[in-house]
Amino acid sequence: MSVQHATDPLIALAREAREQAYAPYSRFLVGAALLTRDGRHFLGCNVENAAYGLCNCAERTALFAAIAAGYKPRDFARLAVIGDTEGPISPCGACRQVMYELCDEAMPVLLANLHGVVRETTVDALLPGSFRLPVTA
Ligand SMILES: O=c1ccn([C@H]2C[C@H](O)[C@@H](CO)O2)c(=O)[nH]1
Ligand SMILES: [Zn+2]
Repeated sequence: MSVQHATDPLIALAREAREQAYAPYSRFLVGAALLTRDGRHFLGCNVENAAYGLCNCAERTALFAAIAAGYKPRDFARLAVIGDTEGPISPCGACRQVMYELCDEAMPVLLANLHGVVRETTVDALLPGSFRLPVTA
């Protein structure tokens, strides 16, 4: 864990995205910012639902927005996620699996909180030994 990336512009974008979170049930607001290899940004926030199982995390919102815009798996350079946690935020298992599907396993992931704590990790480290079918898309 380190604080060296606390000023990373991607974290600032994730913090802005967090302000759009729709989280009336948990009141836990999360933001994510995804940088594509060709330099574009996609933002995501969590979007909750009265049917709790339909809640979508910020990480998946950002990744799905990029895919919907035409980006393909492994077109992404890095992802930042931020929430109001004591330590760095920790993505849920669903998001770890989706990151593994859509991102290069060595892609850096910055996990931040609102107080300047940042942990830099990778997709593979977040879900070691994970499952992926041999798709070429
Ligand atoms: O990394 C995380 C962790 C949680 N959440 C959301 C899901 C739910 O809306 C709320 C509480 O879990 O926070 C995210 O978006 N990303
Ligand atoms: Zn999640």
